[in-house]
Amino acid sequence: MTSPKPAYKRILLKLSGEALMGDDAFGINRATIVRIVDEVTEVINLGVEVAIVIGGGNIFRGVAGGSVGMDRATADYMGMLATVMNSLALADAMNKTGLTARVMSAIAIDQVVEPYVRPKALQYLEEGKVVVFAAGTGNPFFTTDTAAALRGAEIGAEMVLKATKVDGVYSADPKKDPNATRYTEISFDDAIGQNLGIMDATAFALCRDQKLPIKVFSIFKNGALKRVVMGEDEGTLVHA
Ligand SMILES: Nc1ncnc2c1ncn2[C@@H]1O[C@H](COP(=O)(O)OP(=O)(O)OP(=O)(O)O)[C@@H](O)[C@H]1O
Ligand SMILES: O=c1ccn([C@@H]2O[C@H](COP(=O)(O)O)[C@@H](O)[C@H]2O)c(=O)[nH]1
Repeated sequence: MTSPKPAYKRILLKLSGEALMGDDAFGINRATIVRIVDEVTEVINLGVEVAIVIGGGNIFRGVAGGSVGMDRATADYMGMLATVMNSLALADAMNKTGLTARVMSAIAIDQVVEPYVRPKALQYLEEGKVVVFAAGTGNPFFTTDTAAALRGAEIGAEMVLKATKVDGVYSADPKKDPNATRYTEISFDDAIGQNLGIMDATAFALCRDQKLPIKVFSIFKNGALKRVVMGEDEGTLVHA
């Protein structure tokens, strides 16, 4: 009997920066990052090519800096640098478990990480390496969700997998509204029209225009990443 095959050959995994905190108040929780790496290893072992964008909310968020009087663009560059730190930590944890990970930055910091060069990223993926895209889009006023949509489209990923703190897209923020109900699927237009805060509208619009579906699921649920990759019922599908 042949074993079931993954539903996707190449994915873009967006990891919530805040989820990296685990139960800590900020920063990177070691046990959490090790668990995430184990889950990624499972799907790599299925032959899936994995690129990752990681957020920076556990370290710095530009809007927060802007709201306390910092110049917004400067605060956003700090946020992008926070994602570089998370990317380095993630790649380090991956390399320690036997995976080969490469970090590529949208902002030039050549002594620290190599710059993002699309053909090189494609080459790494074809070689079975995990590519971690750091520094978001490289531009202020954007988010790492938009970076995930952008890089996902650029590398020809078949789906953006948003691994976050909630188990899908709800009718309202489930952390604020106990009556919010979860969708099993929703169209990009409805998600944008209802102003659902799970992702920003720029990310939704880019994925819609590029016909790149998104799956939103919980990073805290054991085995959820593999179930999504196997095409099983998990989280919420956002589609055209
Ligand atoms: N309609 C909604 N459905 C589900 N979650 C929602 C909704 N509206 C707001 N949220 C909130 O969106 C949050 C998304 O969290 P997530 O940490 O992935 O965001 P992020 O800004 O991409 O994170 P980070 O900056 O840490 O990477 C959830 O924690 C959830 O509480
Ligand atoms: O393309 C981008 C990506 C991110 N930023 C800034 O970084 C922080 C952290 O990213 P999250 O997506 O919120 O995790 C974000 O708040 C922005 O300040 C950016 O400017 N451009």
